[in-house]
Amino acid sequence: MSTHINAEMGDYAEVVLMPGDPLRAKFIADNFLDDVKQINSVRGMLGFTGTYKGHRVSVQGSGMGIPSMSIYINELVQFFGVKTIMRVGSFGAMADDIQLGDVVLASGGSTDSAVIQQTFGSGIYWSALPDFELLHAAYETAKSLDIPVKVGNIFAADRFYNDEIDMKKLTEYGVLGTEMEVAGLYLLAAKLHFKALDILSASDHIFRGEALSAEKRQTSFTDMMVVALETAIKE
Ligand SMILES: O=P(O)(O)O[C@H]1O[C@H](CO)[C@@H](O)[C@H]1O
Ligand SMILES: O=c1cc[nH]c(=O)[nH]1
Repeated sequence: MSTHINAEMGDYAEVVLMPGDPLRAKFIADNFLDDVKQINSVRGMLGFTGTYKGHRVSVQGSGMGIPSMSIYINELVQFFGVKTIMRVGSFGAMADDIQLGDVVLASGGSTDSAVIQQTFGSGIYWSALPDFELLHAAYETAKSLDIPVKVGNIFAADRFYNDEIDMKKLTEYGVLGTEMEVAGLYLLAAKLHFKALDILSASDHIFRGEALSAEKRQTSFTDMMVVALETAIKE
């Protein structure tokens, strides 16, 4: 039991898939896991544990943005013994060659969030990176399943709605797209010593103005879910 999670030690598997949307967590549990138990409901931030192909796996919603996600990650790692977290999120594509639904593995996280400066002080531009073995395993897993993935830098924006950030320039510098958590996830992984990877599906294209519905964001990203689950059972 912790402030935001009403579970007991042992309720979570060592590997957790973490979507921002708690209803995406429910979708994964309902459609991919066997012997499912709901283990968190505080604030509607649903968490589940079940088995995938005989291996214990948990799914826990994080809410949106680094501040909300950080609460769940701190509690999962410090109070429930979680060792690996794979975020399974949506993102706004920026690169031209990304189509809606495409899967991306974030090999780096850029951000306008203050968390990096708050941690290291001004003048230090710490690089937010995933666990390499997890990234490699997810990449090889996707390849073996014939699921195309792109790998690259993702920008975690503190604000979903902003018109100050030069997204064109970030794209010119190789950033593939934007969401709201990746740099915080990798920072916490380094601080708390767990393995992390951000796996994403394109829910919209910010320059082409294309967008999926809220319902599709909960239920249509099955390629990403399969890559994460198949990677999870190799942990
Ligand atoms: O779909 P999720 O995983 O929530 O991820 C993206 O969607 C939310 C914004 O709509 C932010 O959390 C962003 O990172
Ligand atoms: O954070 C997000 C998620 C999807 N699309 C965006 O533009 N931003």
